Amino acid sequence: MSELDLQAEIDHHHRVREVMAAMRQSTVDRMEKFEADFIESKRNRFADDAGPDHNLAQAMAKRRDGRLAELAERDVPMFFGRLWFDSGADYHVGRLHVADENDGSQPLVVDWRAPVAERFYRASVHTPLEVTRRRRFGFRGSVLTGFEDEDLSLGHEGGSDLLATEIERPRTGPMRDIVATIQPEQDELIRRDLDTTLCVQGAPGTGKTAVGLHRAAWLLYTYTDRLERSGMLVVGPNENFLSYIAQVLPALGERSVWQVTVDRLTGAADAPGQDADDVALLKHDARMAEVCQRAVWQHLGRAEEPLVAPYEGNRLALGFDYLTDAIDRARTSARTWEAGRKSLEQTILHGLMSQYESRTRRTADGRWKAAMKRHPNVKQFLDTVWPRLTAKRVLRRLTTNETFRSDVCAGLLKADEADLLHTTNRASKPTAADVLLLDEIEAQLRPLAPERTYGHIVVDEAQDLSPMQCRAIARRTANGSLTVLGDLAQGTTPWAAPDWPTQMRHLAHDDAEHTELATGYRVPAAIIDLANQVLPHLGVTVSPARSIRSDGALELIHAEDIPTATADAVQRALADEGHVGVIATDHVIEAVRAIMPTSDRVDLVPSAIAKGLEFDHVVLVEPTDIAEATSDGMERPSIGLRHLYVALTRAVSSLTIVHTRPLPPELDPSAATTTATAT
Ligand SMILES: Nc1ncnc2c1ncn2[C@@H]1O[C@H](COP(=O)(O)OP(=O)(O)OP(=O)(O)O)[C@@H](O)[C@H]1O
Repeated sequence: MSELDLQAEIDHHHRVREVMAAMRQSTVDRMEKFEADFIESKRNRFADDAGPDHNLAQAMAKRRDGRLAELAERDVPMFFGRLWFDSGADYHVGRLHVADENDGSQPLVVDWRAPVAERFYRASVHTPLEVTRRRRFGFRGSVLTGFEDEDLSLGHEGGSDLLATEIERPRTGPMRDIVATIQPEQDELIRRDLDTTLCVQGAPGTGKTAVGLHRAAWLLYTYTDRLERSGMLVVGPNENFLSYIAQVLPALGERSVWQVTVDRLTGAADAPGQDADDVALLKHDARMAEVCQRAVWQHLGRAEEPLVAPYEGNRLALGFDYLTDAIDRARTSARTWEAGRKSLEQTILHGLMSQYESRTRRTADGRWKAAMKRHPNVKQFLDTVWPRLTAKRVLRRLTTNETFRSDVCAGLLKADEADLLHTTNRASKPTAADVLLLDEIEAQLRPLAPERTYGHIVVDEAQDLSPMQCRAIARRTANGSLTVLGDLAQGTTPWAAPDWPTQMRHLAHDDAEHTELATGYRVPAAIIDLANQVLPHLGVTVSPARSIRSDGALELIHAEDIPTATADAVQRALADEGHVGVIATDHVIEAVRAIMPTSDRVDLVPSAIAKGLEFDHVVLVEPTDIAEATSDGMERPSIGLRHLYVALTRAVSSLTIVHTRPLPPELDPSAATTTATAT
């Protein structure tokens, strides 16, 4: 790296900053001009002028605001890489496209999502993709301090120190983007086209969440028109996790994505009622989809007698066979209950109209049709055979009417299972699982409104979704695609997925491309080796993580006094940089809370919600309690062990295990191939 080259890059960075400032100013100018025009246009408008102006104004204002905010936050490096091609062309690659409006020759920086930037991530000595040289920049804050080059044409591909630095940097806050260091296997997933549904199994720390979020950003850039209309959604496991990842997409310039838990998406988060464990388990079961379907269609009646509709002195009548056939045809062709009713109504009106026209030699016009629709006999027939339904009414009947329930559940649920659905109190409050059942029933009744569906949904920690939750998400994709990310070994709900093909079937995308990530970027080898011992006991077949990190420390402390030993371990960890996560059962967390060192670098995290998070230093307290805590007799004794596996895989630098009880037998530190210190 010559001084001259470095200075040239520093100068380029300054120039980019100046151009960015000019872009910001011109955006402000445009905004002011636009606002003035808008106020003027409102002043000149007649009261009954149509509204689109206003909508357009709002949309433009929103876009512009987003853009401004985006620019305002760019006090970060303007680019992170540079590529030279065989052709002689070269490009700087950064988070945002930057071009000098007065010099149209070449952009100063290309967006990392632009097609040309793909080669920054993919080119190698073996497949140089016409790239002769790749440069990666190092920054301190937003000051360019150096770069490293790989001369691909000379067969020189260096392991990147900058990548190692990025991966090993202390974690001091929420999750950050990885645009500068996306790896080839990750990039291939990020840039799959919009119509591809991906299902990514990956061991802890292999970058699944990072891949999902960068894929969302790439899709929004590449398919702007389609996705602006249809929308993009990210579904995560809990609010804690969502606030941890919340800043990644905005930092990539994408503010329009709704990031939400499945419970908030469906409305289950606000359900006031509470189910017993076995009831909830049943209500989340895949068979409930058919129960809900039957519960709706069980309301279908039969024609008992001809339909007679006197009208203006004419006796219009449809016979039993005609009606029976009309009902059958509406039933087989309709996708929803309401569509079926509409189709039956049409057939009836059509039959009555033919009679009317042939008898009177008059044409049945719109007024005639409207009158017939309101005809009491027609209405009564429809309301008897195909009544109007609400989801609430259907669910109430299912839970309170024993005869109806046993008809609906016959051959699907055992009698004692069906009994679990029984509610004695008609006014009992809906539970989270009831809200899912209502969602399922609603979908049988009528199609979801388009504004409630999305062109693409990224689903993280998808192994934890129940079949009924999967179906609720699937409905919201309409004809869109999914990116499904997860780790079967980290499945901790009572309904966690047994395998991915089954889960993808519930998500209505068994055409998904399945792939597995195994290179771990978070957890050092010493720690992942220990966690991997638990893996064979988790009842799933997945590949263990291979850490690319050889650093890291593992310490075991056998102590009599858990709170004191924990506080000491935290105190020692605080001597280093970064955040400390104390992971334990709720009970233990409460026991240690009072004597924890006060620092905003310490988080107390119940093991049940540690999923997806990471800390520089993890102090894991009483692992046997975690392993036992959720073995709740729900025929999945491995759930507690899975919580333990999750807890063991949160550390970026060091893991300290504090225990007084013997360690779980599945965790044998002496067998771990560690460079760790065990005390
Ligand atoms: N290419 C990369 N460059 C730098 N850091 C990376 C890269 N890929 C992943 N990481 C980092 O590794 C850590 C783990 O990534 P992430 O949380 O996406 O993994 P995960 O597979 O979702 O893990 P888990 O299953 O435990 O939730 C994060 O800090 C992430 O930023």
